[in-house]
Amino acid sequence: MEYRNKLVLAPMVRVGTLPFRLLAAQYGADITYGEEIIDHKLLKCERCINDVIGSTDIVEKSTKNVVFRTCEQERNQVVFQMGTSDAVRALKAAELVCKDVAAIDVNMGCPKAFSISGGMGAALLTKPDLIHDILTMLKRNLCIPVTCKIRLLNSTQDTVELARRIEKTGVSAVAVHGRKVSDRPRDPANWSEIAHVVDALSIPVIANGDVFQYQDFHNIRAVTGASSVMVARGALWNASIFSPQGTPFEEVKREYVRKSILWDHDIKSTKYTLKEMIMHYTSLELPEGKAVTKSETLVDIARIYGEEKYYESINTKRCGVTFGSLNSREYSYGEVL
Ligand SMILES: Cc1cc2nc3c(=O)[nH]c(=O)nc-3n(C[C@H](O)[C@H](O)[C@H](O)COP(=O)(O)O)c2cc1C
Repeated sequence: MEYRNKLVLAPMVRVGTLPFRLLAAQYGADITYGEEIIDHKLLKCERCINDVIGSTDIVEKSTKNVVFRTCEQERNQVVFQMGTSDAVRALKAAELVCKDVAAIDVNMGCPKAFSISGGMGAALLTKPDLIHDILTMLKRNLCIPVTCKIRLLNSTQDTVELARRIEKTGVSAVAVHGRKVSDRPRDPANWSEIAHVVDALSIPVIANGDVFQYQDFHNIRAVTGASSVMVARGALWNASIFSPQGTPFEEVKREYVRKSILWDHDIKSTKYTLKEMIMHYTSLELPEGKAVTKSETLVDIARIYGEEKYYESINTKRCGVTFGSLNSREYSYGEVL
């Protein structure tokens, strides 16, 4: 996979699932990261071909929950992001998905207590030897690109030194979120600090932080010198940020609903993503927000957005059942590979 001159959808927990990644790609994202999935979780999963939907699913054996869903259409642009704190475990987990994705990324930026206490995410930033072990293990044993996503350290020198060490492992690119671990999302991203990393490395650096409209792709490139740019919240609020002309938010939201129906997306994640979109533009206290909050199934979501006929047509084709009678959790999986 080529990492230069790319517009990149950032990894986002609960948001960066198949319908949202395809949505971003439709509007012009070149590379789409999945939400972070922890290696421990992957090790309890098996890979299944879902003939009903046409997807490849990574399914938790005990619960039958779909932990990661992908499809052929995104095969060359989807990046699987993993949370890990151990090289051997990371490799075992990556081996389960590497046939179905374009690259593997290791999350080294998550500041949440859950990640840090498990030695993952931003906890790795202070352990360069462990970073080296994890990345070289993945790099040597996988035949797809390996990357990582970091935050800024407390001094420019520390950030640059770490980035240089990461480059030596042979990774294909590094994404740099222009905030420190102690910064909050409302604190401004520091683009000029990212520029120091870009200057110090030969591999592509993907600049991340505070891209909220199409023009910002140009602005962040100009300040950082990075040719590739990653965007999280700007895409969550309107995934058409990747196209110069943009698309009205209402239309983007409807397209997301249709893709969620098409890919039989998990209702919890569908609701979460829709609520985040709605909250940014209006309020969850208005009728649409209240209806989404109350919804329990994709049928409810289809009704809110006037997509009953679409829902019916998709599911009639698949299962020969009529509107309202399909329980998506009753799908049985095809061949387990
Ligand atoms: C809802 C949400 C979920 C996120 N989940 C992840 C994640 O799974 N892995 C990760 O590395 N970063 C995650 N992040 C951080 C983003 O990838 C990104 O680095 C950060 O939001 C800064 O980019 P932005 O200013 O474009 O939002 C998440 C951010 C948001 C808003």
